[in-house]
Amino acid sequence: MNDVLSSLQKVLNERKSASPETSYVAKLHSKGLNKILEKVGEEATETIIAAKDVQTTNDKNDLVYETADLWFHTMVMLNHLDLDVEEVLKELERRFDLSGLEEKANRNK
Ligand SMILES: N=c1c2ncn([C@@H]3O[C@H](COP(=O)(O)OP(=O)(O)OP(=O)(O)O)[C@@H](O)[C@H]3O)c2ncn1[C@@H]1O[C@H](COP(=O)(O)O)[C@@H](O)[C@H]1O
Repeated sequence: MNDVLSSLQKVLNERKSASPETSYVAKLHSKGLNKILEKVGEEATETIIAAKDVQTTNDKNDLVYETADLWFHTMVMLNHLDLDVEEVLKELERRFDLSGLEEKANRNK
């Protein structure tokens, strides 16, 4: 797994049982799934707005920042439901492997 995602995943696992007073992640868990989903929705909207803004400003910094917020909150959502980012990466890898096989099959037609 990617080093940054792997290290962040470890911290998120630890923060699940941390104090909501000292940890933003623990605070989200203590507020529950609906609050986490609200944040995912909010960050998804902010990401879409930042992507649209690239067309007029040509500045991609906000889009990178908002996408990081979205990925982060999505990881908290998965963690809240006892899943982690590795499951998603495995699924992407599976699809990638499948598409590789399809490509080969098409080439041999
Ligand atoms: N990657 C992040 C990260 N990205 C974004 N955020 C937080 O996500 C929030 C972004 O949402 P908003 O801008 O809406 O902020 P807000 O107004 O404070 O949020 P709400 O009150 O609306 O819920 C900010 O508070 C950011 O600080 C993050 N908070 C933590 N991390 C990572 O998670 C680790 C654990 O964090 P703690 O749980 O705080 O120790 C940290 O070491 C970081 O690596």
